Amino acid sequence: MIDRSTVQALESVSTATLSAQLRNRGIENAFLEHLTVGQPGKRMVGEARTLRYTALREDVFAVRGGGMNEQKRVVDTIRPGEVLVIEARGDLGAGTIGDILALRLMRRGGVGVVTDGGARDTPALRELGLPLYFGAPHAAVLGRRHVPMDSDLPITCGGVLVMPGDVLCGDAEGVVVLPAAIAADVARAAVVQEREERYITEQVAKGESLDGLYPMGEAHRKQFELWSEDGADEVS
Ligand SMILES: O=C([O-])CC(=O)C(=O)O
Ligand SMILES: [Mg+2]
Repeated sequence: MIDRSTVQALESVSTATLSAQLRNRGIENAFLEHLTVGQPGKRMVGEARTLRYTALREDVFAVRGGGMNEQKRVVDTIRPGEVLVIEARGDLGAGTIGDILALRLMRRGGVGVVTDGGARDTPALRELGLPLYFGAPHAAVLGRRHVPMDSDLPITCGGVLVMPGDVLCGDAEGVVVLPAAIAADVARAAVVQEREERYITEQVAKGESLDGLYPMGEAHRKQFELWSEDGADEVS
């Protein structure tokens, strides 16, 4: 479980900052690609609960597709603080979740849905207010393209490896995946980076040159430290 202060810190920083912090630690492939942001006004921080859809094969779908299938089993057992992440191979030719399952997930304390496939019922889904990241709207049910195959395994979503329990962070730009083991450290460093960037932005707004400012040279570093001590960076 991620602690409350880490969640709060992660909610306060952007995915761009987190992406830079991961790059500092050698992780380049952490931002999920080609996703639409369903709730640009919402932040998302939660633990990955993974679900994998394979390509459709009618004989397998006949066995695994209907009734209380893997999709519904996972949604029905979501735990508080979890984000449902669906691998749909980037196939946009069918929905992979709709508003009723998303509502069930919310009632169980789930904090978001991420899928690199289609989403259906998107007008109603958006009304729920649940953080949602998806490939594209598609009205058809999943059985048009997928078999809901298995869950709680490493998956690929948006071209990124997502391990069960990874920390998923979403903002109006998209979603970044953090390994749980470094989430607290990344969160702390991201808060520091954003304080520096607030100082830099303030200087740029005043007309300062980028030279020696971004990245910060020694002179600006000293000025930044005074600025920090003054509490000029306090976020209201
Ligand atoms: O078909 C689905 O994936 C589920 C659906 O419509 C809903 O949850 O409302
Ligand atoms: Mg529906």
